[in-house]
Amino acid sequence: MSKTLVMEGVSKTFATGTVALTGVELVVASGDFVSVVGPSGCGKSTLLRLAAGLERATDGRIEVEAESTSYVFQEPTLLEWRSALSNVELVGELRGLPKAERRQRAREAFDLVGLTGFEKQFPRQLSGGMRMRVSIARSLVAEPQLALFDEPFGALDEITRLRMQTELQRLFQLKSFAGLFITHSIPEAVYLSNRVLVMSGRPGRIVADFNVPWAYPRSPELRYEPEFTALTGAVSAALEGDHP
Ligand SMILES: Nc1ncnc2c1ncn2[C@@H]1O[C@H](COP(=O)(O)OP(=O)(O)OP(=O)(O)O)[C@@H](O)[C@H]1O
Repeated sequence: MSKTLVMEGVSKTFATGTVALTGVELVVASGDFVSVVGPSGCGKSTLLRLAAGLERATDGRIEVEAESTSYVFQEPTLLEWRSALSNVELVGELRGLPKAERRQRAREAFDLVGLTGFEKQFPRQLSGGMRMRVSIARSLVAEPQLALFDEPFGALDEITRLRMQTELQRLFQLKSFAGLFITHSIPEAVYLSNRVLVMSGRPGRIVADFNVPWAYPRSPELRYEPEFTALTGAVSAALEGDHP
């Protein structure tokens, strides 16, 4: 299977002297959906920003083999003065696609995330979950081979969050992008991913790598199965084991 992202011995020290990451080894293959969990401040966002090229590593090698990459932030980061559909269309606009083509692509992505009928609404008229759907639609328009997610569901209420998880793994299956997903929620990581990586406290490095065996699509009820709970327990123990 081809790789979309490789990190070898990656370290990051900020100008302030903060050592955020040290010796990070990571491979995301195509077909992988990899989640990263770790204590607050361990360097998860830094890891993602390095993968996106938004920061430079101090040491080590980062190879992005994916031809296209998308980034979903914790906040939906929508333009308030543009309608929901026109926010999604922005990507095509920036790439200089002809109007008809960018509108069609935006509409497809928009429909895919279940927003049909809300094209003309402005971001402030949408719920938190819907705003995040717009943000995800905007990332899918680029047809990414590698999709980076920085805790996109962290600010949502629990019910919306569970729904968005089910939606995202449906999209992952449908669009077959590789995913690197940061989260604080162990059940969310296990439910979405085929691999869950556990990071140590700062300076962050990867201390455990769990395979998640269930095929996609996964039913929401999977979360209540004893095998699921056993796996979330094992991830939790690895996380706590590193932080007595
Ligand atoms: N631009 C920066 N300059 C200096 N220090 C930074 C910078 N960005 C992050 N840091 C520091 O690096 C460490 C890792 O930050 P990062 O945001 O990657 O952690 P995180 O695991 O994503 O945290 P959280 O789970 O709380 O979101 C923190 O101590 C943070 O203060």
